[in-house]
Amino acid sequence: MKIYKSLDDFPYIEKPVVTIGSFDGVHLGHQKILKRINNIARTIKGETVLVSFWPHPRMVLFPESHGIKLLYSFDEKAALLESFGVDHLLSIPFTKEFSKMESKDFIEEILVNKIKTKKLVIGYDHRFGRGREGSFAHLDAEQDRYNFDLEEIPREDIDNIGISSTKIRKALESGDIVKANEFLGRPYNLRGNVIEGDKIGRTIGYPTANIKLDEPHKLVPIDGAYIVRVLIDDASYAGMLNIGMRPTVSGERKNIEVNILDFDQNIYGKTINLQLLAFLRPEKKFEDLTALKMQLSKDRNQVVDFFSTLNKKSNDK
Ligand SMILES: Cc1cc2nc3c(=O)[nH]c(=O)nc-3n(C[C@H](O)[C@H](O)[C@H](O)COP(=O)(O)O)c2cc1C
Ligand SMILES: Nc1ncnc2c1ncn2[C@@H]1O[C@H](COP(=O)(O)OP(=O)(O)O)[C@@H](O)[C@H]1O
Repeated sequence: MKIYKSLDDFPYIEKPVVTIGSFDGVHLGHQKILKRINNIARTIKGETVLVSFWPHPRMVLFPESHGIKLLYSFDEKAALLESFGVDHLLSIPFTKEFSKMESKDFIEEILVNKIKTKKLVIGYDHRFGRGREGSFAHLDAEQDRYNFDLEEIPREDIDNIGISSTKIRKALESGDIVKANEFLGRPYNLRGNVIEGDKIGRTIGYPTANIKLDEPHKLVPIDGAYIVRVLIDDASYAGMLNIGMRPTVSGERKNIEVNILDFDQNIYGKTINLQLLAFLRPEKKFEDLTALKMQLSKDRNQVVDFFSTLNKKSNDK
């Protein structure tokens, strides 16, 4: 997949099959659209183009509301889009100025003159241009003038599967990891660098790698303990993650930390990826470190049980 971070860089493509949108999540609903553009491109021997915006429009338009929480960083999203067959990702720098562009100018200047769109596929509810004024109806009306084919993904196709990035965000914010993962079609993940913490973990037999997230706007799920798969370089481990204020030991700032099972290496400075698989329990304040340690041993047993069931299931297949 080729990535263009400016309109000027976008090359001439003979038969561009285009869709537009933020695609944060690259969830099962998005995947339907991506499959459709892939099919069309295969049929007409064209190439798929996704027109997207960065930063996320809501981050630029409503910065005072602390912006939006993203499901994926730009790089994560790009990697996912590539895996779903997008050939060209045009990521238009989204500014306040750009947001004022009228929808007819967007169609004419970008879709028609710049990209030379042959086929455009969009969801029935997609909106674009100043104040979200542009819609399928606008595009439909312009179709003859500009000579591109338009295809709408109908309401039923989108509503029936009942998936949206907003629903995924809400599921994560309420600890419903299973539902979020089902909608995404893969486990939700947190990626970042291992930084130094307070070095208490190792004194109670549970060292925890503290993570600084790659994407500062990343949505962090509700506080609590989680079962995770930890990916370090090319290896994968079982782990237990804690998100929260650690009321037992300090309680000053939110931490993301993971104890990796059957692991004993120094990984400070490494980038690691955590795939969230299940919610274990809410965070609690314990009497003392001994009580916390007892709870961690119970949590660990649950992680072990979870992975042995998972392995059994995959062996039975
Ligand atoms: C799976 C897991 C669950 C945790 N749950 C809690 C909790 O409920 N309450 C709490 O105060 N701390 C909890 N902790 C964090 C510990 O309080 C402690 O901060 C940590 O293990 C050591 O931090 P350090 O890396 O800064 O040394 C948990 C840690 C892990 C790995
Ligand atoms: N099983 C393990 N799980 C997590 N980190 C481990 C493990 N074994 C060794 N480590 C290393 O120990 C560090 C965590 O130890 P800890 O005492 O909690 O210190 P800190 O407070 O700096 O995170 C990790 O960053 C990692 O480099």
